[in-house]
Amino acid sequence: MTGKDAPSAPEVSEARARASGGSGGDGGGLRAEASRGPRLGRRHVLVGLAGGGLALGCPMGAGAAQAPQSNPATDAPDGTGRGASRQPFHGLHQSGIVTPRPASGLMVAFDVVATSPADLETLLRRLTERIAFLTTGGPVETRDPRLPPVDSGLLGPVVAPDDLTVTVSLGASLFENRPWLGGLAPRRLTRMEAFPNDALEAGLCHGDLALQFCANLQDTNIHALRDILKSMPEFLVPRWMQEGSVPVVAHAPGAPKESARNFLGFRDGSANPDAGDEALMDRVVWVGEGAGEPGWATGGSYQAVRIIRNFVERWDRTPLREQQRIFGRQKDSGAPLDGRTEADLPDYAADPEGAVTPLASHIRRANPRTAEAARHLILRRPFNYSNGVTRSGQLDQGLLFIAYQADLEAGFISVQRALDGEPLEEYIKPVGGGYFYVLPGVRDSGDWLGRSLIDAVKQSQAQPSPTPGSHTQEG
Ligand SMILES: C=CC1=C(C)c2cc3[nH]c(cc4nc(cc5[nH]c(cc1n2)c(C)c5CCC(=O)O)C(CCC(=O)O)=C4C)c(C)c3C=C
Ligand SMILES: [Fe+2]
Repeated sequence: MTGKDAPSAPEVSEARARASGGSGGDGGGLRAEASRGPRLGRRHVLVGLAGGGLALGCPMGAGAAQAPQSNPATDAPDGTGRGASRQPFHGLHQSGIVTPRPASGLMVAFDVVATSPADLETLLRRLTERIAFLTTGGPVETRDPRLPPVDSGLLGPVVAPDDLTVTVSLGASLFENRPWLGGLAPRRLTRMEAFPNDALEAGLCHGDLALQFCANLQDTNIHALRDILKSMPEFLVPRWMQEGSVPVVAHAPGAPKESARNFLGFRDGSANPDAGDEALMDRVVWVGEGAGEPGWATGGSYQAVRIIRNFVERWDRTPLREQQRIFGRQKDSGAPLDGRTEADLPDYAADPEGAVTPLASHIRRANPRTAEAARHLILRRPFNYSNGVTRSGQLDQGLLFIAYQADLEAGFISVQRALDGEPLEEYIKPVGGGYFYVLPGVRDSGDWLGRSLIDAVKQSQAQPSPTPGSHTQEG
């Protein structure tokens, strides 16, 4: 992982200077290319939205209950994604959340240099253009070799979409430091506070804006990041980033899909709510009208990001029985301790004292499967990371944990509180991350990311200024 402290004033002005036409800066050719762009067809490759539609988190019945056989958000990628396959860019919601999770992930948080609504609008419109092009693909413009090339060239002369998604979200600090955005912040968006087991590093936390890149190949994500940075250096200063990956697992036809393994060797994602179940996602993930949020935020989602280091050397010396009791699942199959297959649901009602599945196990604390627990469901979309070696000679590996929910407090924050003090803490250390609000989707080619927010800013500026103490909450 890489990060740094918040930008100093000279850094920010350097970012501005880069903007005003420094040698590498332009990207204008690429932007023009995107709008007139030779586009591949709008065929959208959507895989595996099958699923049992079983509501998770409800009180458990008798033993034979099963989770859905397939879950796009957490099934292991099967490696069939090709460079030419793409994910849709337009829709009510942004891609990259219920989208099938590909093998490579990259989370980058930025400080935003935007001092006026017009700056923010320009940034968001440019982001929209670039993401629309990058997720669609096409040839890059060539130009006079005395000039820097339009594109970094990492993907060659034709940019392949490679299932790329770029998901844009905003942090609380963006709203706090700009009076013209005051009153428009999503109601539950806060700065991430440390939990008891955390050892947060300042340079790996928070941010005004975050981008989650997902693609089949790592290079596709890096290419997209470099394109975006080159296209708007005056607005975006990277603050921290973390890459991650998911192991590709060949999928046998007809067999249930398997969840990918994390770096502790356990299948991760088995009990995730089914991302292919739209009604469930509307309840668990997406902010709907009437949720008490500003109107502009409808169609968005809260994103909780955590960089969680795993003490893998210690874990590898821990007996298998202990590992399984810590998670509450079997290591080989991913089945619950009272089950046979990964899709089986644990029957806690039949095990009130935790004789089979310890009450303190990770899965039982995270979701005790009571009626109340159904309120706290979250959609997890994690990636494994490996950052080399620490200064003290240990492997720096862990989980880039990313979760989506319609209500941050009822979702991630409540679940994390329930996990505080769990036995797994002996083996993990959260070191970074942040809370962000995912913007609503871009509906069509006339729309752009954050349009509803900027419209709300314009409306609030058109109103007579509020009397001291009063406070606008619309958007
Ligand atoms: C606050 C939310 C969670 C954090 C942080 C978290 C960290 C974390 N998890 C694993 C590994 C596994 N987690 C599993 C299940 C699971 N985890 C959470 C939440 C957080 N995990 C939930 C809600 C659940 C589902 C519980 C259920 O409904 O039964 C599992 C089991 C398989 C699965 O369902 O995914 C594993 C394994 C690690 C390694 C980790 C931090 C490093
Ligand atoms: Fe977990």
